Amino acid sequence: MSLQQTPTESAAQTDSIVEVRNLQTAFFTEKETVRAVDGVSFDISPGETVGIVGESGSGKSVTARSIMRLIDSPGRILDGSSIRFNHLETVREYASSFPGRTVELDSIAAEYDPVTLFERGTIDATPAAFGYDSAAEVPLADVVAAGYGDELGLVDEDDCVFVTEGSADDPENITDGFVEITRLSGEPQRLMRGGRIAMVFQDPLTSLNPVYTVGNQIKEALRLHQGLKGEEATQEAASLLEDVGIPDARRRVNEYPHQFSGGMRQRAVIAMALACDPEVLICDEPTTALDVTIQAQILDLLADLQEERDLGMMFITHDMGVIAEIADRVNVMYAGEVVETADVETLFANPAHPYTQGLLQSIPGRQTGDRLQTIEGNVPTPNEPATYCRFAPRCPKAFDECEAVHPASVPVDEDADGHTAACLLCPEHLSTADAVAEHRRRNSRQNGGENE
Ligand SMILES: Nc1ncnc2c1ncn2[C@@H]1O[C@H](COP(=O)(O)OP(=O)(O)OP(=O)(O)O)[C@@H](O)[C@H]1O
Ligand code: NI
Repeated sequence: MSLQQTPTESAAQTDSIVEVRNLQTAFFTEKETVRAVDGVSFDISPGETVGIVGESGSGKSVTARSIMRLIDSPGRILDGSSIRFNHLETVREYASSFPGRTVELDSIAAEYDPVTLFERGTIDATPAAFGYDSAAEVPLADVVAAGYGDELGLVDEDDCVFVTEGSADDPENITDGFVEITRLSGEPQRLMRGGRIAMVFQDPLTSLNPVYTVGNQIKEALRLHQGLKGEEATQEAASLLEDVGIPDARRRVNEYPHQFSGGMRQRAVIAMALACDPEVLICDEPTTALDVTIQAQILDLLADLQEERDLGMMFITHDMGVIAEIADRVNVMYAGEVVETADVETLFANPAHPYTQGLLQSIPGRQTGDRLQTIEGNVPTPNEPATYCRFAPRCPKAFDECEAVHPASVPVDEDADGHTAACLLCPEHLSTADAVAEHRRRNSRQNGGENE
């Protein structure tokens, strides 16, 4: 059996609402190319908090901004990347509002012959980049989602709604499909950002306009995304401020952002995000600027709101203590890559990647002695596709091959359930030599080697 992960069998078999696959976001500056996010894959499910943790510069915010489509020139999401919004209600609504941008995959399936396309190099990626062992296994949905359907003439550039079960002509009765976020533009994009996926930033002032009252800003969001106006919107704005724990909400709705404390401002921003009634909430270090007591209150608030609304949440932080408190699953990022993923208990009890081990040792109170350990050195800026382990120069466990072989994400041991690490020391049940051989085998396929 191969150790290859197969992340997407088919959208129908998962209950995740967001599926990030092989996301690559690069900035093409005059000086250099920064591969800020370099082949990242993970899922977010409703009611689940996915933590993203890593030191400064590891690519956490760029991952979030890619999902929100907030990457501007000179940055770009590269071909081969896919971010699926796998939410049936949205697919039905989009198929009915944007029939011209909706594709029924069955109707083009006859023209799709993956083996030939991969063999001819028409698709300039390997089956491994899609998470499959052989070309024949790669589904049409994955190929069009990742942007290869355009050159093949299978879909148009602005097609972004893909129906996998049911008829695009009968949106009410669609039973499966997805909206491909990397292909969105115009109105469908506007409805997605803010409407279906909302984001809370570190500094609440980036989201609040100083010249309007807090209430008016929430009402504007309500008008845009829920069509509420007048007295109804005023009532709803006050009730949202109450929901996020702002005392005396009915009076404070008429105040300006500068009349709010830092913690209250962040609560107001969360209320604004909720005004759009999103399915997914992305939080990028929402509590970093706040003092510890307020931070704990905001984390509690987010946890409560998530449960009430069954939100899928992605939570970015560089603080392992915050991760322990809020996350269900954790992705550890380093230099643009996810180097380890596991549920939160497993990650803390049994971290496999030396980088994760280092991050855990730098939590105050977790190590013996009173000197806080930190990992020496800084995160490198990834300029080239990785051909070695980007953590090796700082890794206490590095050996010769770490400088020569790029570690693939593999299960940490034989019966690891959803626990993977990108480290040549894994899978742990293999000898180091066998583990290295497995990583090499995967890389040769990734580089267009054998297709098996
Ligand atoms: N607009 C840009 N132009 C060029 N490089 C950029 C741009 N935005 C981000 N980067 C680079 O992308 C990399 C990842 O940045 P990112 O902001 O995602 O890090 P982060 O993990 O969120 O760090 P922090 O904890 O400091 O917020 C960094 O090397 C950064 O310099
Ligand atoms: Ni950041």
